[in-house]
Amino acid sequence: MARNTYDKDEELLQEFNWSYYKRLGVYIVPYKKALLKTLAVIIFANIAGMIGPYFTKLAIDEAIPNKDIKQLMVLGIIFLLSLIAIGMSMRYRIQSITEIGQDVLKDMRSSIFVHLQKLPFSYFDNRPHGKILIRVVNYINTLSDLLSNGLINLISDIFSVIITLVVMFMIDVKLTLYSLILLPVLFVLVMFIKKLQRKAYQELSNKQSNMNAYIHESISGIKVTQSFAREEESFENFSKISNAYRDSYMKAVKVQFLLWPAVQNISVITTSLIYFVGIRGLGVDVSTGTLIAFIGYINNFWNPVINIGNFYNSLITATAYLERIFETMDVEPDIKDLPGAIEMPEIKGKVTFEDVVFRYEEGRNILDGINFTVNPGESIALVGPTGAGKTTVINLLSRFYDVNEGEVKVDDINVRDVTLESLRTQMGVMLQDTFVFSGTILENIRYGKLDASEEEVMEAAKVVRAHDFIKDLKDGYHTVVEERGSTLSAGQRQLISFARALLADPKILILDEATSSIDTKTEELLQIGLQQLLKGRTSFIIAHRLSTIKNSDKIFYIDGGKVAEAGNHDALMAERGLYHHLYQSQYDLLKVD
Ligand SMILES: Nc1ncnc2c1ncn2[C@@H]1O[C@H](COP(=O)(O)OP(=O)(O)OP(=O)(O)O)[C@@H](O)[C@H]1O
Repeated sequence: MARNTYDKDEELLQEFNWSYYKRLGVYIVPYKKALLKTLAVIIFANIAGMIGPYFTKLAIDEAIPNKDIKQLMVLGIIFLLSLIAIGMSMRYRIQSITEIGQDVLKDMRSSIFVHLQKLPFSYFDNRPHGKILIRVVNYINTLSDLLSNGLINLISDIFSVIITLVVMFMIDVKLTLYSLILLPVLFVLVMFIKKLQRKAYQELSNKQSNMNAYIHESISGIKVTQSFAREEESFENFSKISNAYRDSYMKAVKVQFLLWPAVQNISVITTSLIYFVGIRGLGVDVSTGTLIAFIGYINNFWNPVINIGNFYNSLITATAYLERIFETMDVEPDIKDLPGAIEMPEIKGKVTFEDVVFRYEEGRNILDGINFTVNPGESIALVGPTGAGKTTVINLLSRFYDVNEGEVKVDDINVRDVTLESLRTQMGVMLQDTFVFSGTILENIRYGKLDASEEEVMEAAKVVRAHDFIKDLKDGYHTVVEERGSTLSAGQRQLISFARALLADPKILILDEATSSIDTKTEELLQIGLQQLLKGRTSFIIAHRLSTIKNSDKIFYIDGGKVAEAGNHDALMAERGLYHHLYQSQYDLLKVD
């Protein structure tokens, strides 16, 4: 799939089809009981709504000419009671519909969130995260109107139209037919507007998504923006995107509001027509009371028709968002358990790469025949020039991507033959930029083993030498840290991740060592922590510190998509090959040891 950026509209990968609404229906089904109850109340209110015009007719045609005060009083009281009943039903209806709508949205949001958590890295690699975010939050929210008001109102309006039509036909067939004369005009208009509107809202959703992506990216990169004093350029970009959003919004609204006045006009013209027909008596012979009642029913008829028109509007609008939501839900996690995948037995720690070939994109192999075997408990340092594929090797090991050719085996079992969960729970992956979640330090360490007691957390922190700095913090283990851990130093974040990994007790440990330079004291601390963590585990470390490299059992020098050199530090130095050269040029300069 083509990669997307904040200034590029996303292409829709699948054409719209009506089955989207069927799928939306699946989310509504669990609430059908509440929906039916509400519907019953609505039908009751609709029937009560029929009383008004009919009683007006009785009053004008019978009670008033006969001067029957008693009948007039009875009519008045029943009419009043019907109004109270309608008011109470309305209140119930609004509350229950809102509740059902919000529940459906909550379920959809959960579905898309759960699905996102299963998607492969490649999905997140290929688009700005802001564009993913907007689907879970904003796009789902736009359905709120459709679900809360639209759906139930639609059912109630359809009932309303049918009941009104039946009553109208019962009163006078010809007059009813006159009332419907302009309905085909409305139909043609709706079809015409639909096309324009759908396109306009697709564009709007794209511009919204672009803006969200840019804001998200700007906040993530704020430190770079400020340190290069690029605030103005940033704002200019934002203005462009924001203007595009505004323009597309105006376009969409203009199209959307074509329908409403059209229906209003048709309704007014119809009313005039009925007056005209009634007064002129064009083939109809009705009393004044009937005529006035009829005008009341015409309102009863056209109001729901206007509402149905509006519903149709929001349906078309929602379509533009629904297709995006379902598109995301339809992305198949390409890294998933194969049929018949077995549970990975307890890992001992042997790792084998056999003729592994891997590419992120067609035509460019990143790994091109990697072979190695690592024995249980060995520590491996992966080194090599930037972009050589070190991270790629460790991504394949925990099956974040699948190999294109060859095999990756753990304890002689192909990683594709076991369930992802059983494989990954036995592996610890620590990325270069240690992610710290917002919450306390305790919670962050506990992420490695959710049921760990406070004592266990402290024990792990002590082993990896994180305890000393944590206990000196204001609230110790209960100190609250922000997302990404911006209030902690790089070394402290790394120590927390060591404690987290130790608690998880993985048999194979994968570590992308932080590149940021740290002082010698922290360096020493990290080394002690790391050595504790590595005990009894197979480990792969993308090593940036000479101390780590020297302490490892074997060094793999990755270059040209292959393991170009393998051996320990002394052996590789004696070879005076690529590693020796890298050591001379880089590590001498850094003087980290
Ligand atoms: N998600 C991706 N999609 C496409 N290409 C990628 C992706 N990730 C990495 N690459 C490419 O794959 C190659 C290997 O990247 P990798 O991150 O494995 O290198 P590395 O050896 O870990 O580099 P460094 O030492 O700089 O971290 C690079 O050329 C990179 O451009």
